[in-house]
Amino acid sequence: MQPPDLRSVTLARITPMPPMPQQGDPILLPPADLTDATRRAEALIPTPYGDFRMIAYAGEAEDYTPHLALVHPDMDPKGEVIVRLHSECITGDLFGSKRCDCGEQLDRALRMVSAGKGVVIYLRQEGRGIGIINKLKAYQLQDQGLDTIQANLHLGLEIDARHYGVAQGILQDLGINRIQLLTNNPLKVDSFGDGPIEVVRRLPIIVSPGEANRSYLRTKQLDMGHWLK
Ligand SMILES: Nc1nc2c(ncn2[C@@H]2O[C@H](COP(=O)(O)OP(=O)(O)OP(=O)(O)O)[C@@H](O)[C@H]2O)c(=O)[nH]1
Repeated sequence: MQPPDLRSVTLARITPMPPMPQQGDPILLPPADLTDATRRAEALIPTPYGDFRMIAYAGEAEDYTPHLALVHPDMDPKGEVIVRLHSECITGDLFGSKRCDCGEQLDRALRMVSAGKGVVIYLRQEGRGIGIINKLKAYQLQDQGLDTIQANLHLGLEIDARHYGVAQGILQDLGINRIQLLTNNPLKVDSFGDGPIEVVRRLPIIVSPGEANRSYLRTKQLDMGHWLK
C-alpha cells in the first residue's frame, strides 16, 4: 500500500479558509429523508437524565445515520405521551455551540421527557436537513451578514428541508397514538395533519437568548413563524 502523501496533508492544514460559498457551487445533500421506520437494534442507556431505551430505526440499506428514539422505560403508549422531535445539530447538541438554541433545547427536552416518562426522537436532519457541510457553509455566509434563511437560499437550498413522516412511523411502532409535542415550530405541529397520531397539546420549549444566538432566534420568530416570546 502506498504511504499517504504528507505534503498534501500539510498543505491542506495551512490553507487558511476555503473560498466563500457561491451560488451555483455543487450541492452535496445528505441521503433523502428516511421514511422507513424499521426497528434495527435497541439497548438500555443510562444517562445523567435517567435510563432510556435507545432504539435505532433505519431502512435496510441505511445503516449509517439511523434515527434514534430514546424511550423512558415506564412510557405508557396508551397515555398522552410527552414527545420531543429533535433534529440533529452536531454543533449545538454535541459541542455546545452558542450560535443556536439546539443544545439547550435538547438538555431541557431530556429532563422533561425523563420526568414525564415520554420519548425523544432524535432525527438525523442536521442543519434543517441540508447536512453539516452545507450548514458550515451557511454559517460562513451568516458571518458575512446573511441571516439563517438568506444563507440557505444563497446556497441554492431550501430554507427548511425536513420531513417528519418517519417520526410518525416511529411513534406508531412504539404504539403511541396521542402526544403532547414539545416544540415552538408550527411546521412540526402541522406535519401531523390528519395523520394517525393526534397532537393533543403543544408544550413550548423556549431557552433564553444569548449574545451569539439572539439574531438567529429573532429570524426564527419573525420570519419562520416560531412561537418564541
Ligand atoms: N441550515 C441551518 N440549520 C441550522 C442553523 N442553526 C441551527 N440549525 C439546524 O436547525 C435544526 C433545529 O432543530 P430543532 O431544534 O429540532 O427544530 P426547530 O425547527 O428549531 O424547532 P423546535 O422544535 O421549536 O426546536 C437542527 O437541525 C440544526 O442543525 C442555521 O443557521 N442554518
